[in-house]
Amino acid sequence: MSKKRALVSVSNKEGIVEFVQALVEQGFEVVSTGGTKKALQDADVPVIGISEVTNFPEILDGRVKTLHPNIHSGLLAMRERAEHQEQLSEHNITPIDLVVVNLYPFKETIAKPNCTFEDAIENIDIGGPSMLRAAAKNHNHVTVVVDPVDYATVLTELKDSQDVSIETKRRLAAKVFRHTAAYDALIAEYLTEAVEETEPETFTVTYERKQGLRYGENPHQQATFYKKPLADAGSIASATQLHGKELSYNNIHDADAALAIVKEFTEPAVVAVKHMNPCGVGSGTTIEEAYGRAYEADPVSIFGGIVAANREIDEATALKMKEIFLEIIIAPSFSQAALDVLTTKKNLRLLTVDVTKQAKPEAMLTSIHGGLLVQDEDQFGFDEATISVPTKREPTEEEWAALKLAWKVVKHVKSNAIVLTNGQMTVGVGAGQMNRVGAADIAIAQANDRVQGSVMGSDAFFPMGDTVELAGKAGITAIIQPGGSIKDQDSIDMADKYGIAMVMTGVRHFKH
Ligand SMILES: NC(=O)c1ncn([C@@H]2O[C@H](COP(=O)(O)O)[C@@H](O)[C@H]2O)c1NC=O
Repeated sequence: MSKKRALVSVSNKEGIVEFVQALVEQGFEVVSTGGTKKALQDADVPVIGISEVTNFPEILDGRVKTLHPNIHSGLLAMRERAEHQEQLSEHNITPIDLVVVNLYPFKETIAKPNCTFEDAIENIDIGGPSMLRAAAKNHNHVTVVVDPVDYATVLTELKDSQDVSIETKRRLAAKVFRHTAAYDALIAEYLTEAVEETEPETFTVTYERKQGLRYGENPHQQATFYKKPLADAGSIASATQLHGKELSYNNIHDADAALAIVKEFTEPAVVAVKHMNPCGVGSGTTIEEAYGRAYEADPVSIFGGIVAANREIDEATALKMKEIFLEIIIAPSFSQAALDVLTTKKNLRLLTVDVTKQAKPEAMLTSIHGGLLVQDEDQFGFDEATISVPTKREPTEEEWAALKLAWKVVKHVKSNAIVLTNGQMTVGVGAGQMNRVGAADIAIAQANDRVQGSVMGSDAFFPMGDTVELAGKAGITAIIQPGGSIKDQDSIDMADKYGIAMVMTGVRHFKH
């Protein structure tokens, strides 16, 4: 009986020598390309050079090595078809039974900070995906291994039954098509960005499994956490967990929301999030002061909350944080003393994320039944050029500071959103209401006796003067809102009636 043939061509050479050595022991003859062949020969593994099979040299700096009918016919021939067998014999081609290929490191190449366009292009593998796809198509006859993780399974099956089962072959083939699709998706994404195509006719993105989750938003929902292949260092997908229970689906979602808000601040700031909305935001000269304010903003809702800080957590802050039940604390770092304090809480999750990292704007995706909505991230901040003050009174300096804080926070609150602040913290948050007056009612009620002298931020314009009237009656002294309603004048008149200074930003911050 003729020997089984394996074709081995790998960029990632980890474990390859041991695997191929074992294949040889299982009776395989091995064909290989330049670098792989050398690695095998250096380890005294017998190997046939690809050129001996193609009768053609590896040329064009390796751009053409395995792209040859002698290889692809060996991969694609259907063993049960007599004509295929005859054609192989006629052209003196040996069938290939096992393919071990992994691809040029495109992702690792573009991840390098100084990667040039030429580097990226040169790392697009052509011959590898062609072999993988051919072998995967013909998986009834060919075993195809793209991931070194699968070497062990293949070897075990070969040792146990001299063959790889059809179930394994099919599972490996499916993995190949996922792999090549993801590989091409990343190349497509890279080139689409390079040519600045903003509305491609197909939207191909790829994600890698980061971790399985115990369940989704509710225990009866299955869920998995996927990350972008090159996730931003400042994102929750790149967080390092130092301590605590495994993150849940809701934890990750809320942590993402908390991070987005805290990144709005340059001064020390702390954000507490519950169910995707900030319940308390505080800033200060120290992180301890900022946390104190975020806590005071709403001492009830912060219970069981997700807290993000933009400075190292020190011991003093940790001692305060320890007093209540928090799900997660996210910070750029924790001092050793803070860790000693917080790690006494077994379940408390402690995460480090580089919150100072300026994230690249990302496309934001919302899946809907039967489709996907794609939009730019709402990265708009506060632009002096677009603002106006249409009321008789201009905000005072303190009011400006408070208004800017309200504007930063309200952008991240579910619409309709109203946020009340003083200069250093939120005092009332009205989130996700179906009408704006309802959101204002909630924020005012929550602010209680702190409403007097506070300022209001609204994510979208006031369709009429009623919310401003509510604000005036409650003692709110200044408002920031986009403006743009046909009834803006009603709101302006109402603000003037109550001596409220009103800023119009010209920019809306709906969030659904
Ligand atoms: N062009 C070809 O014919 C070709 N055939 C195989 N490769 C790739 O070459 C790499 C292995 O190269 P080497 O054995 O020379 O180190 C593998 O990642 C494989 O996917 C090729 N390279 C790129 O397309």
